[in-house]
Amino acid sequence: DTGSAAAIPINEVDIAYVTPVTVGTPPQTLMLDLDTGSSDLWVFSSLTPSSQVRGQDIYTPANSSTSKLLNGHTWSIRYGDGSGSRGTVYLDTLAVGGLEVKSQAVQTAQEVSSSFTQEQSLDGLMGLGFSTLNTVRPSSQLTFFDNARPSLDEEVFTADLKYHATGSYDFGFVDRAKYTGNISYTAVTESPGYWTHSLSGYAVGSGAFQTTRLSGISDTGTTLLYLPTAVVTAYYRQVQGAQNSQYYGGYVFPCSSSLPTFTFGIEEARFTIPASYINYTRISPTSTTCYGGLQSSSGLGINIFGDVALKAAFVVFSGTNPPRIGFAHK
Ligand SMILES: O=C(NC1CCCCC1)N[C@H]1[C@H](O)[C@@H](N2CCCCC2)[C@@H]2OC[C@H]1O2
Repeated sequence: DTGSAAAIPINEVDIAYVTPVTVGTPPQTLMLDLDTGSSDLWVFSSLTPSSQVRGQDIYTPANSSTSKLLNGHTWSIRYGDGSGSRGTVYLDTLAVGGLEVKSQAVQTAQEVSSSFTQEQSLDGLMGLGFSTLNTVRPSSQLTFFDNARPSLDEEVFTADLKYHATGSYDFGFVDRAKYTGNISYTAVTESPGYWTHSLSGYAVGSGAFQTTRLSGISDTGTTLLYLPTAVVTAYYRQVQGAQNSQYYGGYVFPCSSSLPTFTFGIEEARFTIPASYINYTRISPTSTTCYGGLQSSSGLGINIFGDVALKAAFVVFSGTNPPRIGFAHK
């Protein structure tokens, strides 16, 4: 079996992408952020206090003839940006792009942090990390991908995220029409539940490629690209007026500055991120100061290959044994 669904940017700077997901019987459609950096599937629900719901669609288990309370189970998650949510759990039928799982753990939010309340076009998250990261207790639950695995034609899902445009997520097959050339695969370690792999190096603009192993996680749920300070300072050295602002919490520069491209390596392959992806956003609607799509990972303890990098490629998340990740041009 296979599935294919849209990945729709939720605002004009691609802060996140949402995908239509149906839950329950009759189907209730929610727009979820498919997040390879976490492994909980949680939704705004009829159990979420109305003061914390602002325009989101909600899942109402009472209106689903196939919903079952997972008695005595709770969950609580905190993300790297400080946002979080917690609640209870139901099992229900869930489908993405025609691919159905009969008994998916759907984590119903009883509390969400303000950054979720403020994102009215995001109705929850579908974690696509390894199920070891799932926070449901006393027994942890499987991701949609892990539940769907037995019925998939191929044990893969792919991400084709796009700059200021709608892309797609496919499950169970690698669509030859979505990429050119060959897919460059590299090893993944499941530690501690992320899609962790290495880059083979990087280049700033037309500069020489620096061969150096950079370990990190490919995370569709993170907006920007976070790399070591040495790499990031080398990049912004090429940007007129760039500075690492304590006030804005990262590298900013005059919006009129011309930015170099950024190239990363996957084994022998090279992927170039256009300068436009790294000229991420104005720090406020009328400002002439812009915030960079490439930032330092020094405070994080891990490098994060977020959407700014992933949207420069067609990415294959392969759940084979051992797992691997593949990047292709598009
Ligand atoms: O916290 C991270 N990443 C960290 C960013 C800072 C550096 C460390 C990693 N990702 C989250 C993201 O921010 C959330 N957000 C919701 C509102 C729309 C934008 C997305 C969404 O919920 C969980 C996940 O996706």
